[in-house]
Amino acid sequence: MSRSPSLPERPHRNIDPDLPDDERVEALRGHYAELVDVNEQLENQLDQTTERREDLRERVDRVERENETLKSSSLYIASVEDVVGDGEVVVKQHGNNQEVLTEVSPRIAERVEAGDRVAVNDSFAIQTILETETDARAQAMEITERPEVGYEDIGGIDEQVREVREAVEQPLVEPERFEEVGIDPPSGVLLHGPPGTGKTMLAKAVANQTDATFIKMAGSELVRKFIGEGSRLVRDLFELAREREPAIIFIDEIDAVATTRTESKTSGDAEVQRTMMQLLSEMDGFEARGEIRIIAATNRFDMLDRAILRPGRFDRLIEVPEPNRDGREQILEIHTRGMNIADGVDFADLADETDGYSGAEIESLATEAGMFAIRNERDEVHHEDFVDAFDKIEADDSSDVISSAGYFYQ
Ligand SMILES: Nc1ncnc2c1ncn2[C@@H]1O[C@H](COP(=O)(O)OP(=O)(O)OP(=O)(O)O)[C@@H](O)[C@H]1O
Repeated sequence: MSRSPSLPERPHRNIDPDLPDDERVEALRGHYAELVDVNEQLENQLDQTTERREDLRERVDRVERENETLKSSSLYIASVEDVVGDGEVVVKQHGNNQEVLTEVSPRIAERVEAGDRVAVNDSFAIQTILETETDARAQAMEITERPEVGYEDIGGIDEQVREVREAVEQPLVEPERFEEVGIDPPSGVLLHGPPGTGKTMLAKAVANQTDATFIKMAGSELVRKFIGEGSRLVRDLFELAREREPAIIFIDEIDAVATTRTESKTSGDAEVQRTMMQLLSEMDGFEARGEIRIIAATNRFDMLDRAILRPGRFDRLIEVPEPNRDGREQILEIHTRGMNIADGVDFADLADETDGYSGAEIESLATEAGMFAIRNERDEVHHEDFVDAFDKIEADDSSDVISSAGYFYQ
């Protein structure tokens, strides 16, 4: 980087006050001329600096634009097969195994080694070197040895709890009963319903009940940024479950990988298809009576590709609806179990008022009521705190149309 030009020396001249007038005037003129000269130099320097600042600003803009493009466009995952030299490498794209000889930008050329996982753009230029695979796997999956949720923590969906226990818990705990009768238990269970109704809780509660490892992966993670990564993650997911048997695989937002096929043939769609095919083939090759159960969840049931609902795949559908009045009362009781609730709190009345609320929304109502009690410097939560909490939630909701319960669910 070039340095800023150094400042011109400040003219400095002592003028003897005893000099005759005409000599003093001459000396002062000379000094003035020097000052004008320095002023000119300073003005030049100011111009140069302004120009340089403009240059730098343009560079910053350019880098920011590049950065944005990098962030917004999908990149493909590839492995570096060979570093040929002269800034050239051979990469093999994941997914289709296409091998390409490509250039590496000087910015990262020195760091690229054979075996690296890299992200390449449409023209196969390496954009970045990726972290090791285990990190990507750890980022995409949530693993809990034994989740802390129990069936007693779930309110208002007793029938769904019963069905899940029958379809997921029983085959794990009493596989011999299925053998005796001579049937295979359901392959996969699909929970569908509006957001925040307890689908994830249900899956966790079964894992807790059966002492199984709970492995959660969000469908959106499978189709995120790096093309070629989704099917590999699906393979990893099942491999991990095999290592940790007994295990419950929970795929949230399954719609992200299993939406109805569209006509468009973009690389992104093809990638989602590949990921879904991988998921189906893992499920097809699965031992139905084994120690691994698969649960998926969606709140976009209408969009699902029916291929995933065929026998041997997600063949047990369980709808988890919004809680009814009694359900809401039960959920209120569950979420206030640990709270210091005053005698006058009328849960039945609150259940009447909260028509259309999901379990998650009832949980926030209880928390918000607790906040009102604290604000009023009480350690007991009164009925009026719940009413204030309800008014606040309603007011917040009316200013936020998208957040209205079940907006995406048809
Ligand atoms: N039926 C319920 N009983 C008790 N609490 C509930 C119930 N449903 C939801 N909750 C509360 O809401 C939170 C979120 O619920 P959960 O994650 O299970 O919903 P979900 O149906 O999986 O939602 P999403 O579709 O948005 O993933 C839970 O941690 C719990 O506190």
